[in-house]
This record gives sequence, structure tokens and C-alpha cells, in this order.
Amino acid sequence: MNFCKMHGLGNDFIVIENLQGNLSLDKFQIVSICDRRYGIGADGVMIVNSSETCDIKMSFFNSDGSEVEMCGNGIRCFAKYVYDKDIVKKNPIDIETLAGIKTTFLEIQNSKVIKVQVDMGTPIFESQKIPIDNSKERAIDEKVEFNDHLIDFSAISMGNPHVVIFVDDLDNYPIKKIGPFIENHSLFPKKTNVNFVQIIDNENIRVVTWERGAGLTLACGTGTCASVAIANYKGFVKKKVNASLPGGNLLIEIKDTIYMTGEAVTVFEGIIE
Ligand SMILES: N[C@@H](CCC[C@H](N)C(=O)O)C(=O)O
Repeated sequence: MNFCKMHGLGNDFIVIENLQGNLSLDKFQIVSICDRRYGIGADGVMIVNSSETCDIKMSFFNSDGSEVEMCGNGIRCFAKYVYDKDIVKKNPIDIETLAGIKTTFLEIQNSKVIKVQVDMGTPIFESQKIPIDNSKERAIDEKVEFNDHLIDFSAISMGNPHVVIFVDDLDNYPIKKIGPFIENHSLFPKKTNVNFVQIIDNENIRVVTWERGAGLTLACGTGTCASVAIANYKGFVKKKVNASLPGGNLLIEIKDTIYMTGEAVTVFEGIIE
């Protein structure tokens, strides 16, 4: 089976084609190929499927084998893959995902895609749709207890569930303890991604994400959109924000919907036996 290893800001993926529709990978196979010592190594797997309603369809699996709705860094790589491989030779490209149709706008240099802007859609604030087990309509400025301390958080969906926690000092915050605690908290029936956000000024933020089903990653596209959406809602930032993530930078713009712009990189190709 042929595969392609790609990344967006160090959030890395294995891309596999299934245009004939005869491929099926089980959870164990996904976990095995994502393993960084015994496999290829990646935060997730993307399958290229044909679509009846769109230019192409992306299926996304976390490195723990769970299939989830959407991946922001992944969809930029996915758009690059299908364009560079002549599978969909048009610009923009509409991609079907479990979180709806996403339009991707390609920046092309020497016939290859180098950067992608994605219309990420509208953030979902309703508690039931995130989902979070909460009697309030929205989950803004909620509290959760951790080791006798109360942690302030807000929750939102970008098609997938996100918690946003604002911190003063990202470098010294116990992300590796609080991330998995909230990811698996009973408040979140589908688990959740957890974003730790430091506001630098009203146009610049830093974000580190503990991802559902993948742990600490170098970048999370949906998580950065979720962080900017909540930060703007709370009046911390304007509508155009530069986000600095451990793996690089994303530009997030709030218009009628949220736009995310960033790089997409092909690393290598190979064959899985
Ligand atoms: N890294 C991704 C998000 C991947 C899915 C996420 N772990 C989830 O379970 O929802 C991104 O760039 O958005």
C-alpha cells in the first residue's frame, strides 16, 4: 500500500488513497502505522475517498485509531496532496468531511501547493452540540476542579470539540497533567481537545494543544480557530490574529466564517507492507 507522509506545522499525517473504495484499515492498523518507533509515525491518518457531493472526501483518524470529524492542519495537507497528485486539479477545492464541506484555497508555486487557506466554517457555541454535559446554553467561563484547584475554561466546537484555557505563562503551565484530565473528563461525552492559550496582545496569541486521541502535538488548526473564536468573543483579540504554535504560525481571520491560513508540506513517500 502506497502512503505519503505530510505535515502542517509539525502536526504530521499519513495520507493513503482509497479512490476505488476497497481499502479498510482497522483500529489496530491505524495505531500501528502511527507508532513513532515501530511504524511510520504520525499524529493521524487521512484517507482520500471519492465523494458523491464534493470534489473529494477526507476521512480522518487520530493516532489512537478513533475516527473524528475534522482536522485543520490535516485538511491543508489533504488539499495539497490531491492537487499535487492530479487527483483534483482545480482551485479552490471543496472537501467533504464529517464536519461538513470545507473549501480550500491553494497558493501554488512551481505547480505545487505551498500554502492553503481553509474556510473552516462557523464556530458552534451551543453546549449540546459541542457536546458538553452542561445545563447552560453556552459553556463560556465554566470551572472544573483539578487537585483542589478550580480551572476556568470555555468550550466550543469547530466541528470537533474544543476546550480553551487562558493562561498567563504557557511555558510553565502543567499542560501534560491537565490536558489528559480534561480530555477524558465526564463532562465531555465525546472527549475533547484542550487548548492552552496565552494572549500576547490583541493581534497575537500563543497556543499549545493537547489533542483528543493524539496527546500533545506541535500544532492544531481547529484548536487555534477555536482559541481565536473564544478570545474574540471575550474581547481579548481582534478579528485577525497571528497564532504562534510550537510548530509554526497560523493566520486566523474571523469574517462571516473563520478562515485559517498556513503551510502544507510533503515529507516523503513509501510503501507499507
Ligand atoms: N490536529 C488537528 C485536529 C485532529 C483531530 C482532533 N485530535 C480531534 O480528535 O478532534 C487539527 O489541526 O485541527
